Amino acid sequence: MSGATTGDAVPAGGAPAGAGAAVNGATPVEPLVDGQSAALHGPEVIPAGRTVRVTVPASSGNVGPGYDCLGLALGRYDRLTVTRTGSGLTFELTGEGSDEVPRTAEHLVIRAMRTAWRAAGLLELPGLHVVAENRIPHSRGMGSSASAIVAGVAAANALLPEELRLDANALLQICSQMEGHPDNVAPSLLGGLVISYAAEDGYRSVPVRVHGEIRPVVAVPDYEVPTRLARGLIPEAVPHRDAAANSGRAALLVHAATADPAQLFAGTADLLHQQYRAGAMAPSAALLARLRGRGLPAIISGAGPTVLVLAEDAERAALAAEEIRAFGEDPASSLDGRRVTWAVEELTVDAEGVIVETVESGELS
Ligand SMILES: Nc1ncnc2c1ncn2[C@@H]1O[C@H](COP(=O)(O)OP(=O)(O)OP(=O)(O)O)[C@@H](O)[C@H]1O
Ligand SMILES: N[C@@H](CCO)C(=O)O
Repeated sequence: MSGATTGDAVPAGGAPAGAGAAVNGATPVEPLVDGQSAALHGPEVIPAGRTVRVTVPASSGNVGPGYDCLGLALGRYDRLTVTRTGSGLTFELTGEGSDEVPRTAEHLVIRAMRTAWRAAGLLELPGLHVVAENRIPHSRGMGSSASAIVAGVAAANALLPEELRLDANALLQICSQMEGHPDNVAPSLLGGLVISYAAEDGYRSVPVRVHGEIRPVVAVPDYEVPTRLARGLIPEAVPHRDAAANSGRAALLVHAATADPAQLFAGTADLLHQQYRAGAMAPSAALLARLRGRGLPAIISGAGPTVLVLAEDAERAALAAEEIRAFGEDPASSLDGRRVTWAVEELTVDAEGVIVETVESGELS
């Protein structure tokens, strides 16, 4: 992550950031800085031909008991290359979701770029050519929207002249407000396992180092659950005893993930979200129950429906993959009368977060 001066956050569409402004129906905390502080600039501050490339990791929000506050960066990446052109918006989109997303200023990456530029005082969108190579599946619980927001905000910032760039804290606030919660954007920005919380004046995120033996295994089903829908299933209030028990598990999880993987099974138990969303992702809930029944530290990744096993080591990762493949043959692996298939993959934990490079002309490939 790079940056210099602080700016303010304004969401896509131009309204002040705040309650209800997030992409997936979440209610973000109020903006960190007011909307009047940045001096205004024209699009000419970004020279035509300037190109930046951004590589951004996927993320798993919640990580079990850390609803809206814990997130893990995963070694699967979207790559975005943006060139400032004379005028207009052009797109070359490949990979996940490329046929479904709009090729207009409504594209989430452009909305994120616009939001960052507004915060830096640049109100008019310059001409842009956008090349997006997407490997993070959409609406599966692997943080695709957060990665798109981080990619757009990071690209926009890197295109700015150095003296106008936003600092790391401003980037975190803008991305969290757009997404509505910080648990996905923070690991995509910072890498690793990230603990986030809402302070009175904005979000704070603290990355911690994940134990080297831990092997994340994802089971990505061939059906989607939009995060907005899944968030609508969370009750306004939960029993105090559930909140207390969940606090213990969340605290244990941080210890387990950083120092003592043997505690991962106990540390990944959740009482705040998975049970309420199970009806919207029955095959994933059944797989989760099967894996946990075998003593494997399985969770619903983000808002689902991907299932993630935080395997304690390589041997347990192989066992998890075997169990997931076997479940694919089980009658419980079905939805609306059809068999659900699962893409099983062992991933690394990404430790870097978003990487931004300036591309010299002639280097474009
Ligand atoms: N790379 C991208 N480019 C453009 N739009 C994207 C991109 N990635 C995601 N989106 C938008 O975000 C939507 C998916 O967001 P959603 O919050 O439902 O799921 P998710 O972020 O994949 O999962 P989760 O939040 O549970 O981890 C897509 O339908 C699309 O509109
Ligand atoms: N904390 C988020 C993660 C998915 O965006 C949720 O569970 O809704």
